[in-house]
Amino acid sequence: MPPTAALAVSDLRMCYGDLVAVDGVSFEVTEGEFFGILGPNGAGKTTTLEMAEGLREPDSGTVRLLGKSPWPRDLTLLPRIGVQLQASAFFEKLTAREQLETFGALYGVGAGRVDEMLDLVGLSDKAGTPEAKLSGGQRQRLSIACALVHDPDIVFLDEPTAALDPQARRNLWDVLREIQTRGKTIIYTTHYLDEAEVLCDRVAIMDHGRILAMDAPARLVRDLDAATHVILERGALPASQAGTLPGADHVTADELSLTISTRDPAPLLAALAERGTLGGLQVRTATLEDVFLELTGREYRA
Ligand SMILES: Nc1ncnc2c1ncn2[C@@H]1O[C@H](COP(=O)(O)OP(=O)(O)OP(=O)(O)O)[C@@H](O)[C@H]1O
Repeated sequence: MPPTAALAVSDLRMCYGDLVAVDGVSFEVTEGEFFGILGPNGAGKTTTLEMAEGLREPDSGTVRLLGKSPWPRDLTLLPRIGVQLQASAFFEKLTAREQLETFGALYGVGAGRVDEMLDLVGLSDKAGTPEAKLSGGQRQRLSIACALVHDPDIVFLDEPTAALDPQARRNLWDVLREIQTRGKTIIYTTHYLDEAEVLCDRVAIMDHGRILAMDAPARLVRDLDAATHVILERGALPASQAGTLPGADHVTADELSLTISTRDPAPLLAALAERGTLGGLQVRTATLEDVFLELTGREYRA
């Protein structure tokens, strides 16, 4: 049986006055998939997500969410979808537990579920802390717990890791992975390409309201067919010798390092190992940022 589409959007368009924010976007997300919508600020990610969730009516195009149209609002869909918005609206003065209990009560969810959610997002020890006293990362995790409290099938997260320090971002990655392990479909936006590369099954790269490429991150990078850079400490090998090694295409040097570009790293690395020059060696392969550069002709700036 073919996999079921949790979400299918077709030729979505949305303008704000003269500005075309979303310009003919189509994609499908399969049940259980972790799907990322990536792109720089203003690419149209949030607007796309809001139309997919049923929070915004498209100018044109269609959305099928769990087989139904989310606009006009379909009350039967609400228990099955969880939405975390960019700016979370919490109830003033309530503790983390009370926030969750309040959201849970809207869906008739019991206290046991609240404890489970606090545990899932690593906030059990902050249950009694007022929301105003949580750190940015903790607040983000609480808003994800609120989006999940009623056990939806699909979760929409709009830039859940924005404005977090690197450690808090990584903690949140573990939460997102755990959510996927529990069988949820995750559809999220981010402007961190490195993050999407490690988290997502598939990504859509957006720029100026359009999807430029869509696939598994590893496949997008592989199809780029870009050179691998092998970086050695300066002095490990004369540059003239490095250029004659098997697989070496091009050599550049600066004060600190010697970089050998190659499309065939295995023989190059074997030759370096034979010479005993592997100490301090780094290998840099292409990333989604290189894919973006190839697609747009400009460096990626979130
Ligand atoms: N309510 C609005 N009124 C007018 N213009 C808007 C509105 N919302 C978004 N825009 C514009 O539409 C374009 C797409 O915005 P959108 O928020 O969808 O992009 P984004 O990729 O999510 O960006 P970000 O990463 O900054 O959230 C931007 O140029 C933005 O300035």
